[in-house]
Amino acid sequence: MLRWLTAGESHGPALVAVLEGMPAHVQVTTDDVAAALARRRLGFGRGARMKFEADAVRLLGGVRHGETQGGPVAIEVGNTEWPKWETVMSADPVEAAVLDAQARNAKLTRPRPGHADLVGMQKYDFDEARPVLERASARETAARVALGCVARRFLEQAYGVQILSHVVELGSVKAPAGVVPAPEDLAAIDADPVRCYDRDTAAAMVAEVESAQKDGDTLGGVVEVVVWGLPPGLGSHVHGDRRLDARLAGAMMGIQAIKGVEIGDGFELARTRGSLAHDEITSSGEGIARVSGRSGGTEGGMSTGEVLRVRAAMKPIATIPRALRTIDTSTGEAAVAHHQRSDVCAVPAAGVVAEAMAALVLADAAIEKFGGDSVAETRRNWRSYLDDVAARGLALASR
Ligand SMILES: Cc1cc2nc3c(=O)[nH]c(=O)nc-3n(C[C@H](O)[C@H](O)[C@H](O)COP(=O)(O)O)c2cc1C
Ligand SMILES: C=C(O[C@@H]1CC(C(=O)O)=C[C@@H](OP(=O)(O)O)[C@H]1O)C(=O)O
Repeated sequence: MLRWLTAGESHGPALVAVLEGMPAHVQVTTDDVAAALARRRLGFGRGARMKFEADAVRLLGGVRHGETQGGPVAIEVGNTEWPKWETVMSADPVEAAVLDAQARNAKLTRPRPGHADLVGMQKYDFDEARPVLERASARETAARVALGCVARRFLEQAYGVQILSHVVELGSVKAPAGVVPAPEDLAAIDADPVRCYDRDTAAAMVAEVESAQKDGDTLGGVVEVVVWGLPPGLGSHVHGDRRLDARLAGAMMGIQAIKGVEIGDGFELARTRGSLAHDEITSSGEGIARVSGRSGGTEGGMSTGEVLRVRAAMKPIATIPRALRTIDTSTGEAAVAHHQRSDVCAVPAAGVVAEAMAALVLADAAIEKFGGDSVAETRRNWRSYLDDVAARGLALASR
């Protein structure tokens, strides 16, 4: 079983992440994690903070000489913004006079519609939104991407599984349907300002972001995670909470601002007759194959061994320059929501976060099925399972 946890505030000294259950001998370095975090910072439409803040990575535990040791992996991602926030975010009590001058005056009492501000104040007994937004902020996704990097390295090295994501919708602009990028396309996708695979659509998406920015507005969109090289049989049909599709959906919905998840052609299938909705099965000398990929690589809550596709819909950023109506909770009077700076659009970054969450869920499901305390042991178990499936005449042509 793989377990993970993150801690830390958006403007605190650092985020900390722990991953427990990773087999020994996964090759991973500080540079690998830093490179994964750099991908999350990409994307046209992100705000000022992305330009001046760097992610300061330290592997604090579980990795020695570039390899996991089998124990919990602990990663620190330092917030280089911290010096500016030392008083406001101090863990220790701060003298009232200092606070008066610096923080009390800046109480956030005009909660933003669409952010966690108001409900968090109600639930956690705060009279302002600062303590709520600090943890609701998607700064936390840096910690998840750091952990996802380890999970991804494990999937690659143990089983040759490869993961990518691309932006398929941004605001009202949609990429052509049915185009599924291959692993070797990832570099080109990362090089694109909106991480869209289709060149013409990408240009329209950039224009959409520029137009929203000009209007003092924000945008959401849809990302698709694509996974190559999975075996049939991760997850299970026997109980709802063991279903791979349910676990992937939960992980995607756990990302800030994600409001919808689709596996394969999900919602479109609901509008299609059964005779056209499913992936017919054929057999040749090479093995078994499905003639289409509408299911998105799961049937009965298990991976089919075909390409896995998961889509996540992100709502528009809630901190809007042309701020929405709210109330001032200190007076009860009508007001406009607070706004200092924010992303116009973070959909490309959400794709990188979605990859990380998919990597964690898939690594967990693979370790559950194949076990093994080292990369070599889990790989042997994977191969012997696939050999057995083949011996029973049920091998996929693609393996
Ligand atoms: C990568 C990423 C960046 C984000 N950047 C911002 C931002 O700059 N401003 C903002 O208001 N919300 C931003 N969000 C969304 C908020 O974190 C999110 O809307 C908030 O936590 C409320 O939670 P909910 O949307 O799940 O209801 C971002 C989300 C992600 C995934
Ligand atoms: C810092 C990151 O994202 C932040 C997520 C976020 C939010 O409300 O979710 C709000 C912004 O932070 P601030 O309010 O300090 O400008 C983003 O910059 C990051 O992704 O590293």
